[in-house]
Amino acid sequence: MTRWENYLASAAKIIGAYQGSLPLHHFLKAFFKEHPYMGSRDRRWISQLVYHYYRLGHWGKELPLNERILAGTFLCEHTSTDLLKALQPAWDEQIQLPLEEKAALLGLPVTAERIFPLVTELSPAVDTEAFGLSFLQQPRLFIRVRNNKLDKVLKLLQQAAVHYEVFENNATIALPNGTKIETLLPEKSWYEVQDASSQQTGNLFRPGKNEQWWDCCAASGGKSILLKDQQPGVKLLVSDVRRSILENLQQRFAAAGIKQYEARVADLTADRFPATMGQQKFDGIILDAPCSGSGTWGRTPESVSFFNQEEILKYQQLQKRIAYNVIPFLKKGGALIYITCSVFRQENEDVVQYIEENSALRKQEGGVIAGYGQGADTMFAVRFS
Ligand SMILES: C[S@@+](CC[C@H](N)C(=O)[O-])C[C@H]1O[C@@H](n2cnc3c(N)ncnc32)[C@H](O)[C@@H]1O
Repeated sequence: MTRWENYLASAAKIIGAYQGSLPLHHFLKAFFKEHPYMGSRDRRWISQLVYHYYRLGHWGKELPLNERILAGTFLCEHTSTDLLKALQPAWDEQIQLPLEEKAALLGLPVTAERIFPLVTELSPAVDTEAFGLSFLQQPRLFIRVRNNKLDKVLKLLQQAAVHYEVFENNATIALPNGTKIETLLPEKSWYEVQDASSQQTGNLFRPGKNEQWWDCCAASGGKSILLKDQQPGVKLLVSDVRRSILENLQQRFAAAGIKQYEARVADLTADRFPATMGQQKFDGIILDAPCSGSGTWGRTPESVSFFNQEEILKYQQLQKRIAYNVIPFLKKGGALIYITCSVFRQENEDVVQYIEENSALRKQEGGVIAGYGQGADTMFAVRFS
């Protein structure tokens, strides 16, 4: 067997064994640990083959596995690769063709629906075709520059000859995926790693000085840091059902130089939860809800193959329950920011409708934040008052 045939065989073995129960990158790590003779170059080629395969979603299920794996590389790559040159030279010669012509060569149309069959579940504002086809491209890495350190950050990126794009807001920077950002930018307080669409949700926060805010599903605090950067004087309560993630938050806050806040473990669906809150009321509540994460699947493309559609409704029920339980803690005239990283209508517009039907809150602004055009996640964020 040639080196390239070995790579293809290893990719096929991984795909055959992977059942989706843990993230693909963990599975690959474990696989390579069991095969220590594979060097870093081998690991890179094999991982790339596997990822390209999962980027196809449900496309090409009728093809033999090896052909589908190679088709993944053909459709996702735009410049010649040594592997394709060795195993499918006719395709490699056509690697720069537009997608429709590549599809014609493969004899199978490449459409959003073939990649992502759940198109009928999408929020109406999501451009089905653009979203579905975006899976063929690896998303970019984004950072948010803090503390007016843009010049310093750009200088270091230029020194390292990293290709970057600065967005109009002079805070969001797009970088190639895989950029070793922690090594390039050793001063942690200068930036946060945060997807461009996630950064954009902050446009809805607009906290007033000394207001009381609650980030009720805070996880490791991405939205909270965004909020504090807008208004350092905000009195902040962060909570999450997972104690371990709040420990991460505490470390992240310390690195970001944020000291003034209160952290609490809270299950917002528990019957006893309201009593634990006492008389507290907030000017703003950020509800960044647990969700399918479907707007981020470009980063975990294996999810398209393994997601069970019935999960959408389960997430919706959880989102409704959490919203119902936290809304009473909003002051009159306060703002509720409902956020998901989902593209599904049931988790987005349907929950907005539920909130309006079950409270005095009304949607003021917001909706889908489409990231697929710029190599970012797609999110949904609405401000209610
Ligand atoms: C989408 S994540 C939040 C991301 C975070 N806001 C950020 O910007 O990094 C949703 C969070 O909701 C939490 N969660 C899930 N069920 C919950 C519940 N019943 N009560 C409280 N938090 C819950 C999860 O642990 C998870 O950390």
